[in-house]
Amino acid sequence: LLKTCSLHGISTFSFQTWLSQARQSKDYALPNSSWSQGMMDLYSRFLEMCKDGTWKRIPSYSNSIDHIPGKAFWCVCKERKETRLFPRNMDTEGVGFEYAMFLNPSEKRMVCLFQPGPYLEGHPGFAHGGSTATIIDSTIGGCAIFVAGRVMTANLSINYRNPIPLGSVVLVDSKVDQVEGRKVFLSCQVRSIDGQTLHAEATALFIRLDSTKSLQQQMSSQ
Ligand SMILES: CCCCCCCC/C=C\CCCCCCCC(=O)SCCNC(=O)CCNC(=O)[C@H](O)C(C)(C)COP(=O)(O)OP(=O)(O)OC[C@H]1O[C@@H](n2cnc3c(N)ncnc32)[C@H](O)[C@@H]1OP(=O)(O)O
Repeated sequence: LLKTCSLHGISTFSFQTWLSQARQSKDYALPNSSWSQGMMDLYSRFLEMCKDGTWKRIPSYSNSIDHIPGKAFWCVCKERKETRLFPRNMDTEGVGFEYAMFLNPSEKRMVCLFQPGPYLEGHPGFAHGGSTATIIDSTIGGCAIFVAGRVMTANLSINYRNPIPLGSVVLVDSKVDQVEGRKVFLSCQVRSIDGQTLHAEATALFIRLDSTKSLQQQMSSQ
């Protein structure tokens, strides 16, 4: 199982190895009792589409390091710190960000099923725009990481079209539009489950930080 390769002096693990390592941490992208019927139905729909390999469910951990393949080699700090990935910062289920991501590698597309909880309030009854930006950045970021490896957000531009009611379920749908050298251009739409309401749309530029292999390259070399 442990298949390593060396690229530019940096060891990277295979996708399978990363998955098995990551399995040791709690996966938050699994259904819990706070998920509404709408969230459960959408989750089941995507899980079904995972069966033929078109889509892949992306596990989610409270520590960002756990998302990185070969984390022991990538981590600049030797000790594991008591930090949390921002959207996984609350202990109580359902009050903050409830979400699950699915990746379509061939379409370079990442979708996120998002149910904003009551502690994400902005205007009464609606999700704060910053929480919408966070889930967009995380979804687009996950997509960019898959395609390009280590990246950082350089630009994120969001048009808010319709407020998102707290407790509702929306689909955050992102894709890579173009890669030019270190620059990864992506776009994203946030829609209601029935697709009728466009809540937000965004474009983003991510910059690749180094030349290590992307997860997509690792998966295709299996
Ligand atoms: C199957 C598995 C899938 C895996 C999925 C994993 C699980 C997914 C789950 C969960 C994922 C969670 C994901 C979280 C994501 C969160 C991301 C964030 O929030 S990041 C924090 C906010 N961002 C910052 O703090 C950056 C601050 N800025 C910087 O550090 C630098 O500016 C940086 C690195 C972005 C670029 O700096 P330089 O020095 O490396 O590069 P220079 O030379 O400045 O730029 C390179 C090129 O890009 C252009 N550029 C840079 N910034 C630009 C900008 N804002 N607009 C336009 N162009 C820009 C430049 O003009 C240059 O272009 P020319 O090569 O000359 O053509």
